[in-house]
Amino acid sequence: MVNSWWEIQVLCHPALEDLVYWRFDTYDGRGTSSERRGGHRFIRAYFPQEQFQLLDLAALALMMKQDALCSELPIPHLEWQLIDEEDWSKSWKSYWQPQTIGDRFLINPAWLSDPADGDRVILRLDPGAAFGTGTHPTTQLCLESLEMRLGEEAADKILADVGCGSGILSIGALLLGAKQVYAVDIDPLAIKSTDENRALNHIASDRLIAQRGSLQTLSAQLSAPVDGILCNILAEVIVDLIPDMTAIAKPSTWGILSGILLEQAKIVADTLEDNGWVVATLWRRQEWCCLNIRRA
Ligand SMILES: C[S@@+](CC[C@H](N)C(=O)[O-])C[C@H]1O[C@@H](n2cnc3c(N)ncnc32)[C@H](O)[C@@H]1O
Repeated sequence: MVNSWWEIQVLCHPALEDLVYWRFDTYDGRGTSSERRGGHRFIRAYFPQEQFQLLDLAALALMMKQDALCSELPIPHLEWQLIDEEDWSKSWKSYWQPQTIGDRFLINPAWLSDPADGDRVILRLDPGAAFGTGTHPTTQLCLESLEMRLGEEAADKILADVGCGSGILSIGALLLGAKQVYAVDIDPLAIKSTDENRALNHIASDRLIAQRGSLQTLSAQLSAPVDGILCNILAEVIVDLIPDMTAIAKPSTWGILSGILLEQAKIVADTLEDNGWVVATLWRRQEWCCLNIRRA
């Protein structure tokens, strides 16, 4: 069966860019790109066809129009078209460029050769249809938190990555020296993508063990608690997962949680507190935040 994708193009005032991304973030997008066009920003976003009916697209255009009116900025120009799987992967692949994140990482699309810059850890990635290219603020915040967490004592650390998507966080942790990561995702395409990206980064299969499932799958699989838990999903999902996190934790276990909008941070922090965790730091980027947590 040929899968089809919506390619949505927005031409907008630069000051509207964050709002446009925010509107896209409320849907489960699979790749975005942005470039300068004269004095404007030209943004493309890709979504599986079943995600939108034509009516939803018209509603999205209306919301972006209202955002512009409320900000007293020119109304953005929106266009959309259906493209097939092959065109989708070609389209966004041609716009996705190598990207530095934090002090250590350089995310390099798998189809480009490795850059000469020798100082950074190169994380090669082909996310396929899975989430996690490093362009999203929540993924960036998690990778930056990992840099902080995995210092000199990384070598013996065993981690869990819940909602691994493309495997970007698991692979980032292993490239920083972690011993082993157990990754889970409810989406089988994410597990396929994580395995492929593991191989792309020459990581042995016994260091990154990815399987379909969620926290309960990990609780059943692990023979000992982990040193750290990575979880970049959505606040409402994280709140449900928190009670089960304790089952794979020990007193020294830390966590990096993101996918949380700033206004949702309190409910997540309250749920953590009720379950024996404390928020050590909260990092924010745009309207998103990342909670670095430890046991109370
Ligand atoms: C925002 S993506 C994060 C991908 C990657 N870890 C990153 O940081 O870029 C969230 C992922 O969580 C998965 N997911 C959603 N609900 C889940 C759950 N209850 N348990 C495990 N994975 C889940 C989704 O399929 C998706 O791949």
